[in-house]
Amino acid sequence: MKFELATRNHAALTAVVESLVEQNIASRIAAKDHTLWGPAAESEASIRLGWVTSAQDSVALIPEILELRDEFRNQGISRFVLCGMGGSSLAPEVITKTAGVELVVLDSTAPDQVAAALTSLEKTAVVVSSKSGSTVETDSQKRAFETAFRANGISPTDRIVIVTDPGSPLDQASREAGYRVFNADPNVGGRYSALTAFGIVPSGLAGADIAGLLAAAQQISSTLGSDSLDNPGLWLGALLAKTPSPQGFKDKFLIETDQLGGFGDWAEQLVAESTGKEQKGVLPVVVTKSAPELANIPADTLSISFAAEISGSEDAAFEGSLGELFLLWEYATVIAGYLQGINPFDQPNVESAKIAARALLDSPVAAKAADFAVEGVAVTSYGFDVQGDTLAAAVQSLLDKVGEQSYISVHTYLNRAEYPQFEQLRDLLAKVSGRPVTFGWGPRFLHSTGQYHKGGPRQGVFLQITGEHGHDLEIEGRPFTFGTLIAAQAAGDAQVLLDNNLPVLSLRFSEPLSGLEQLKKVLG
Ligand SMILES: O=P(O)(O)OC[C@H]1O[C@](O)(CO)[C@@H](O)[C@@H]1O
Repeated sequence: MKFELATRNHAALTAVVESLVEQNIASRIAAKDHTLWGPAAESEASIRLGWVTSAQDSVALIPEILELRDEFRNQGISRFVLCGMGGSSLAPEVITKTAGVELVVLDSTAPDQVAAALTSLEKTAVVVSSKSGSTVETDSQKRAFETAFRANGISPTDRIVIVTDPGSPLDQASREAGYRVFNADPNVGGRYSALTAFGIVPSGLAGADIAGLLAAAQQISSTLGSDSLDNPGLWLGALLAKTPSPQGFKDKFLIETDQLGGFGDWAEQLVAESTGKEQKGVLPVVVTKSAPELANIPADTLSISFAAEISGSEDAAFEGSLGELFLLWEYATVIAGYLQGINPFDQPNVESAKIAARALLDSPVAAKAADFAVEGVAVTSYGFDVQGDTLAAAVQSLLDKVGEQSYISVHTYLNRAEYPQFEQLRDLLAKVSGRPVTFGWGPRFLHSTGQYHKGGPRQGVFLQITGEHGHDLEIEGRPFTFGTLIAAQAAGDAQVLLDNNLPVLSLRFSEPLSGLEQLKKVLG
């Protein structure tokens, strides 16, 4: 692994890293010392440090995964779908993208996206991954595949593979129903599970070199566990938590990941969900080389890239193989948590959005009515008033809420495979506002930056986009459809953000692409 730090930060951070070395922080993590994050975090930490040795522990799973992969291949199965959210899907996505093998990742409740995954069933096998075994999105996706397989004369137990913790509700029910089940290490939290069964079962079935991935992580593990100034985990942890800024420390960072597709989204969940709580935390902002923020980095923001060369604008650059980078960021995140006095293993605010969505499913009338509708766009403001009755007025009223330390977050509840153009909004808003902008697909981001938005510093300004879906899809055994579920998730999240005194502008497009064009015109 190579890493470089821009000299202007070096002096400020050396003292922090020296003190981490003196306190033996890296070796204490390597020894799974659960007392490191203070008494309040002890009981959670005592069952959450398994990831330190996942690269070694998971090797035992490889023969069974490869045997199943060959079994599927012999049956002519060549298409693999992964159903799962957050830590259960982001790592397999980056592993398979990096390896250049195909895996359809279904981490959405958008009816069109679910329907698109339910195709080519004769050659499809599905991995359903959920640590808790009770996540509503994953349960709904599993039901959709069961219904579709049955309708096509295929037994779901032949084609669906379950990954879950031992003893979870999903584990018990799946074993009783006759599904193949891989148990993950229960001592590893979802977002730290890249090198456990959650990362390697779907990736291995899809054809990625999982043995090589684990071997690379094993190779760097002694470096990351060493109390040494050469340990990149200490530097990255210190950078995330302690880089000075005029306001105190830099609490946002630009993670520039042109080279490793999907890695930024994985690291985003790890850092945002681990550190964004008690109104503290570090906000990851995933960008590409052309991002406006990189040309003019705001004072409260640092920049990290994976390129080996430092261009002058970055504070740091880290380069390594994917296995190495997974473990590096896991070490760095818990070190950042230690430096900021945060328990990096819980996610206390994620539950609030789930409860609000549930309440809306039980009583749909509770959702807030639109302020006004104009040219196919229904406008709803939460926590501020729109001065006027046009889309331009609505956007301007939201931008008026952006202050010197704000960030903007765009949450788009649409089929991400069908509408990738919506991601252009990130750069456009960054240009217009001069502030860092994050982009998330709903409901996927609820299991990632969602924790930070509600639990971190109250600096967010939110643009929520929803829309009409081509057609709706029933969920067998549930009183709601995918369409009602995704609408409830969006409305529930807006309500929880409002409850935290954060402004949200929600735009519902009756026709997504023409809505996007109107919005781009306004921002232009
Ligand atoms: O694997 P599960 O239990 O379905 O959870 C999925 C995701 O939801 C969260 O628990 C909370 O958002 C994440 O930490 C996790 O990765």
